[in-house]
Parts: sequence; structure tokens; C-alpha cells
Amino acid sequence: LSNFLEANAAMPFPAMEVARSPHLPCVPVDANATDSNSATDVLDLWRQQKQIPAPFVWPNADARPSSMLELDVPVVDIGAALHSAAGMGRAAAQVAEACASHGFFQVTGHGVDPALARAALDGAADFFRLPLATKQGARRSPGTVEGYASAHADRFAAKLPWKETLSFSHNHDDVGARGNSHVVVDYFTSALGDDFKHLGEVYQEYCEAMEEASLAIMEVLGMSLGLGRGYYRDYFADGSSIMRCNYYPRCPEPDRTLGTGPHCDPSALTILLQDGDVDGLQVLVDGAWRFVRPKTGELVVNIGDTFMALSNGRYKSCLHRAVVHREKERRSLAYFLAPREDRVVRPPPSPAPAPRLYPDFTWAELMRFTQRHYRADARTLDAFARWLDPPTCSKLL
Ligand SMILES: C=C1C[C@]23C[C@H]1CC[C@H]2[C@]1(C)CCC[C@@](C)(C(=O)O)[C@H]1[C@@H]3C(=O)O
Ligand SMILES: O=C(O)CCC(=O)C(=O)O
Ligand SMILES: [Fe+2]
Repeated sequence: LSNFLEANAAMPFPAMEVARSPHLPCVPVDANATDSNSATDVLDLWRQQKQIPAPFVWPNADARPSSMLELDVPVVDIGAALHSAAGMGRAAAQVAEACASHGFFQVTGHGVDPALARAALDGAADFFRLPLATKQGARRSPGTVEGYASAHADRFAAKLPWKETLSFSHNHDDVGARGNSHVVVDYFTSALGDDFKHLGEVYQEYCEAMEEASLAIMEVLGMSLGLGRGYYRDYFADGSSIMRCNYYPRCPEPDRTLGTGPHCDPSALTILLQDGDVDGLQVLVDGAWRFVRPKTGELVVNIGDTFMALSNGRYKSCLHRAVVHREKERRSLAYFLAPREDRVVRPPPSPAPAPRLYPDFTWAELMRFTQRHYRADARTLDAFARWLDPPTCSKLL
């Protein structure tokens, strides 16, 4: 199979270019195939765009066809929340209801310049069109999240996501990053060269806009939990956030694979910008996968595992996935807000002695767990808690 994947890298099919991976099993593409399924047959199938390689096929339980249902998420006006008590009251009530159930809402009034959002999406489109060898120049190192990855074929042997990704850190200090931080520009020039300085500047500015939007959202979340505007804003001011660009190529068998499999985000908060009008994001609510469709000028926000632990389970980090399409490629930009790596994740001392659902941990520990020991899925935080401290957690879970 690794020969096939390498041969595929030169294929005209505008699929993702899955880099050769020593980890992929050299098994017949179709596990039930007779051994007549030679590489030539598979190439022919692929060339006719009729069959995807077996490692990309997801079990029906994960990839089961989506309903055409849509999740009714509130649209929260963050600008109004920051500038009036009435706006804050309304926003806090909206996020409280959404986060106590499915954890998703849309935001407007976030202050992100539409031209900057467009430049970040176009930058992602340009990057993923580059030759595989150029992208591989920034390939992810084992155990880290930063870098280029194709289908995570270097990490997983099955249930490969139908996507290419580019991820980089945005550690933001608490002195107001606007204009004096260049951590993202430095990543692009060091990983890809000086020709990518402009792209790095676009994402530097985009990450700073995401940081400001996420801290504004944290003010609303703090108010919604009765902790005041500054509680979470201060907690995340010097965060270790991650920017991820997702590219989902067209797929010949969209119902047998997934762009991103069912998971809960391990981070605290995700701000997702979807490109254009191509649906993909789905949330599992009441047993059905429901679309959260892109709406121009709006950002999709969801609670992650780290915030669920910070709220001691009051706000929910929920299962979501991204489906792909036969005729349309799709891109999305996900900004994952996370605390400074050594900051302890612990709920505030509540007036009522509520039982703790999760042990104390740091983002560094959870990141290391997801990158080296576990594949984020529906029960990441429970598996992490057991991995972290089995004796204590047997009582917690
Ligand atoms: C801490 C992280 C791990 C992932 C990127 C960030 C937040 C989301 C995580 C992820 C997207 C959840 C689904 C599985 C995953 C492997 C992926 O599809 O990319 C996860 C990311 C990762 O481990 O690289
Ligand atoms: O691309 C999408 O719509 C969702 C991606 C996602 O959930 C993630 O990257 O964590
Ligand atoms: Fe996610």
C-alpha cells in the first residue's frame, strides 16, 4: 500500500497527496480482496475515482450518512456584549443555554476584518495547492502538533481522515500581542523559507484577531457562569493556542470516509471559520449528525474538553466531525484556544462542594497525551484522566 500511496502522490486526481508512510500496513487495499487486487488494479480503480484505499474507509458507525438536519445554534453578538450591560446579559444567557447542551454557538460582532478572514482562507488554498515536496518541507515532527500532515498517515494505520492539515502554535503573552509578536511569521519563515514571510504575516494577524475574539468570548463565558468578565479572560491571556488549517479534497466515495472523524476538541475553545458555502461540520445531537452551516461573517465557536473540565462539566465539549464531498473541496480554519502550558486546569472553588469530575491537569499534559498516546475521540478527557492518575480517577469516573 505504501508503494501505491507514493505512486498516488503523482496522480492527476486532485485528491490529497498522501505522503508515503512506513507505518501504513502493506495489506491489500480491500481487506476482503482476493490477492488478485494488484497495485495496478488499485491504481485503475483510483484512476477511475471509484474506490478509495482501505485505510481511508471508516466503520459505518462513524461514517454513517448524515441527516440533512441543521443544528439550531444561537447567534451571539459579542460586540454588543462588550459594549452594553443589556448586550452582555443577552449573550451570557445565549451561551449558557448552548454550552450546557451541545456546546456550539455562532458569533457576530467579533471584530475580525472580513478581508483578513478572506486572506487567511485564500492563503490556505494557495498553500495546499503547493507541490507535495514543498509541503513536506514543513512536515509535522512525531509527537508534536506543529507542521504539515497528510491524512495523519504517519500517525494512524486505519480510519485515516480525508484531509491535509497545517498547524502552528500561537503562544500569546498577556501584554497585548497586537503588533509586537512575530511567533507565527517566524514559524513560516523557519519551516518553509523567506518566500513564505507574507503568508506568515497574514496568519500572524489572523491569529491575533482570533486571540482577541476568543478572549472577548471568554468574558461572556465568565459572566454566564457568574465569575465576572475578567475570570477566564485573565486565565487565557497568556495562552498556548494552536492554529489549524484544514483542507478537504473532493472524494470519490464521500459516504465511506470522513474529513475529520468524530471527536471532542481537547482544547478550551475553538473558533472555526468555514470557507464559502461548503457544508461539512456536523455535531451529534439527540442521536443525529446535524450540520452547523457556514454563514457569511459569522464564526462557529465550540467548547472543548479543557473548558468542560474548568467548568467541572457544567459546559459540554461535544462530539463533532467533518464530512467531505464528491464534487466540492472544502477548507476550514480552526483556532484552538488553550491555557499556558503549565497553568493548572481546575474549576473555581464553588460555593456548593460539588464533586470533582476531572483531576487537576495542565494543557502540556493533555497535549502530550493526544499527540503521543491517544487519538482524540468521544472520550478523550475520560481516557486522559485515567491515564494521568489511575488510582484517583477510578474514584472520579
Ligand atoms: C490538541 C489538538 C489535537 C487535534 C488538534 C488540536 C485540537 C483538535 C484535535 C483533533 C483535530 C481532534 C480530531 C483528531 C485529530 C487527530 C485530527 O483529526 O487532526 C486531532 C488533532 C491532532 O491530534 O493533531
Ligand atoms: O473542518 C471542520 O468543519 C471541523 C474541523 C474540526 O472539528 C477540528 O479540526 O477540530
Ligand atoms: Fe474539532
